[in-house]
Amino acid sequence: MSESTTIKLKQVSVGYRDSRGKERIVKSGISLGAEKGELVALIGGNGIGKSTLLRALAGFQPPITGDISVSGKSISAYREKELATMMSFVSTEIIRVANLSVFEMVALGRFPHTNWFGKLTDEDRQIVNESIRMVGLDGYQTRPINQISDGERQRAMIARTLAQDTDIIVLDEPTAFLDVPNKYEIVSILHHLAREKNKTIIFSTHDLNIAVSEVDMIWLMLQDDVVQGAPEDLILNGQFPLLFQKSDLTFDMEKGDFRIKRHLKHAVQLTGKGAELLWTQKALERNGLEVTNEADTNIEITVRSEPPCWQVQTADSDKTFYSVYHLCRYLREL
Ligand SMILES: Nc1ncnc2c1ncn2[C@@H]1O[C@H](COP(=O)(O)OP(=O)(O)OP(=O)(O)O)[C@@H](O)[C@H]1O
Repeated sequence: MSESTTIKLKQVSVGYRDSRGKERIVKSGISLGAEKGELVALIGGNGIGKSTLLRALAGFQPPITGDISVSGKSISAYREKELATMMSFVSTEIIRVANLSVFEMVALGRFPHTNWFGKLTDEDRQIVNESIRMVGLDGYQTRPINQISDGERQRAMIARTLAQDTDIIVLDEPTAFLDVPNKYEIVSILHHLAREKNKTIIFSTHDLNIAVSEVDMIWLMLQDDVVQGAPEDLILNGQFPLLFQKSDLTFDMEKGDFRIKRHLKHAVQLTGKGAELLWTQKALERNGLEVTNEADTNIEITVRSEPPCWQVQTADSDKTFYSVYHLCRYLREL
């Protein structure tokens, strides 16, 4: 980690204290960093400590040991309002304050910059409207926050952090509860903000495919370790697949996707090209068939296009199917 590292965590442990002050450490030995202009995804299984770490990072709960610093200064040394001009936080809790409009909710982000009475200047109003526009909510200014969709509310929450105008934005599961296009849209907004506005953005997520394709760095929380790197580094060095170690999932290094471990019954030889070949292979594997290039299989499948059809040759039959569905039904009977 270079000297310019915006955020630095050094041998941090995070956790909770019970009512008698007894510590319960959730995760320890966390040493991570992030630079300006980077989009970082925090990834790890349920209950591993992502929200706990993000709350510590945002200054809401002190780390139990170790140090978290922002721009070279420990966050414990910042005054609350000073930290709020540097770092904003979006939690998973859905804010549905009745009677608060989108404009008023986004305007709350201006609080570290306003005077004692919190009165907005013309410039503040301009920043709030610009933030709303940037997340694609122009025209929603007067809509009550409890009468818009989860995806729109998530955008409004991001607009609030934009209005807060901090160099660092921390978000806890901003893509939870959203449909797939909205998940991509939100991450693409974050990506754009990191690049164009030179912000450091850290968000936790369970959307692994999106994270792998969109972020500069992954902070990976494993059972026994916390590591960081470009998604591709963590995939190539075998750390990313450790996420699925104790599950029925496996990570396909070649295709970069996840699949359920299956007991494969037969080997088949498959020939064809393009998208038809790729999707036929996925269907065959789902049905317990291992696709191989070995010539000594008893089943040969040829994918043809125009019209798409699938020819299946075995020792005693030669059949053609016109959909993957009918092909699979036949193969399951073999
Ligand atoms: N306020 C709290 N007091 C005590 N323990 C807590 C508190 N909040 C969370 N925990 C515990 O800390 C551990 C980590 O929880 P955390 O919410 O940080 O996990 P997470 O990685 O964000 O999980 P998920 O992916 O399920 O949201 C869990 O065992 C949880 O039960």
